[in-house]
This record gives sequence, C-alpha cells and structure tokens, in this order.
Amino acid sequence: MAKVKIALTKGRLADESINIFKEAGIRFSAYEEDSRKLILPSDCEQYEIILVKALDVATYVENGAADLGIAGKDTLLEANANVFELVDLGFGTCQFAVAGKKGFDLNQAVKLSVATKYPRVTTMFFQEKGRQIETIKLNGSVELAPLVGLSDVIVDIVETGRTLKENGLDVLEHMYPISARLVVNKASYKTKSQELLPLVQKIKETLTVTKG
Ligand SMILES: Nc1ncnc2c1ncn2[C@@H]1O[C@H](COP(=O)(O)OP(=O)(O)OP(=O)(O)O)[C@@H](O)[C@H]1O
Ligand SMILES: O=P(O)(O)OC[C@H]1O[C@H](OP(=O)(O)OP(=O)(O)O)[C@H](O)[C@@H]1O
Repeated sequence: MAKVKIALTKGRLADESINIFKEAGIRFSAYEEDSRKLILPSDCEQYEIILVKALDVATYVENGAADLGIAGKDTLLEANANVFELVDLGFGTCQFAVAGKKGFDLNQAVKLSVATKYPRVTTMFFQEKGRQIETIKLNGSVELAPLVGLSDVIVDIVETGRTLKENGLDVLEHMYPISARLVVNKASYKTKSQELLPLVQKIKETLTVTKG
C-alpha cells in the first residue's frame, strides 16, 4: 500500500481534523507531543500529515504534494482550488459576511471600498451583483479597516459575531456558509483509490454516527 499524505490546516481546525482521523481509527500520537516538526507520521506509518497555513492546504493538494487535505470552505473558494471536495466535515462552521458600521448603506457609495483577507471571494460576490468595488487586501484584524477610514466595509468570517459587536460593526449582508471540507488531489483519487476510498468511506461513516 502506498503512503497517504494529508495536508492539515494549522491553528483553529487542527485538533478537530486530527480527531476525525482518530475516530476513523488512525492515530497521530506525534501530534500530541510538543514539537516543531511539520511532517508527522501516523502510529501505523501508513499515513503522514503535513501542517500548513490555511490557504496553502489547497496548493499542496492541488499540486499532489498531499493526497488529501482538510481546509475551510473559505480558503478553498479563495484559492479557487482545482481539487475534488468530498465531504463537509461539519466543524469550523462560520459564515462569510459583508460588515460595516451600524446603519451603513451599501448602496450609498458608487465604488465601494472593501477590506478583506479574501479578495477573490469578495470580487466574485460583488461582480455577481454587478457592483464595482475596490478591494484592499489585509492579513488580519480586518474589522479595524472601516473604523480608521481605510475602507467603507469589510468582507470577513463571522462566527459568534463577538468581534464585530465589540468593534461597533454589524453584518450588512450574509454571503456564504463555511465549514471544514475534506478535499482530494484529482490524480491521487484515481491512482491511490485503493488507499483513499476506504478511508473516505470510514470518515463519512464516523460523521453519520457522530451526527446520530
Ligand atoms: N471565528 C472562526 N470561527 C470558526 N471557524 C473559523 C473562524 N475563523 C476562522 N475559521 C476557520 O478556520 C480556518 C483556519 O483559521 P485560523 O484562524 O486558524 O487561520 P488563519 O485564518 O489563516 O489565521 P492565521 O493567519 O492567524 O493563521 C479558516 O480558514 C476558517 O475556515
Ligand atoms: O464572530 P467571531 O466569533 O468574533 O469570529 C470572527 C473572527 O474570527 C476570525 O479572526 P481570527 O481570530 O482568525 O483573527 P484575524 O484577525 O487574525 O483574522 C475572523 O477573521 C473574525 O475576526
């Protein structure tokens, strides 16, 4: 059996991603250790995880450096990843939204300026509505932008709404729901079907059991 390489998102999604594999019977004890290693083998050595930044999961899987990956739908949309999206894993749930100062009228500006970590998703969303916008790419703390006059509004992830609320902002328009997805490299799906299909099936089954 060929080794299966899996790209996981570091940070928020990592623990639950490891847990999905644990429930499917694959343990990564090395993940529990306090280590700076970026490649970690499974206890049975048949699988290997690599830990990468959220947006990079799509890049590793699309290029075949990883066979499988777990990434948020936000990053898959932004990366326009050419991969097969197999399973909605049901965690990491949040949504994309347009947000701004309370009462801001989205139609007031002829050319809206939008600060975001997601320029592609933002452009697509407003293009579909026939709206011309200017995107301002930021790498975090996006909620600051309308407060300090960098942009009219933002496009960002909203989960509990706490960050918006504490900064005096409101959701002005809901966009798309987001959750973690299991993705696969298109070539690996064929060439490693013997290894991948049973694993994907197992993961689907554990999700059904968990959801009851
Ligand atoms: N507040 C949130 N609630 C739920 N899921 C979130 C939230 N923020 C991000 N996510 C999901 O978790 C993924 C990883 O987010 P995380 O914050 O760990 O990385 P990041 O956004 O790249 O931040 P950083 O630049 O700090 O690494 C996101 O791509 C998204 O799918
Ligand atoms: O609705 P909430 O529950 O408040 O969550 C939303 C916040 O979470 C994410 O930020 P993150 O913590 O990743 O920080 P960032 O500013 O570095 O993107 C996102 O960009 C929002 O700022």
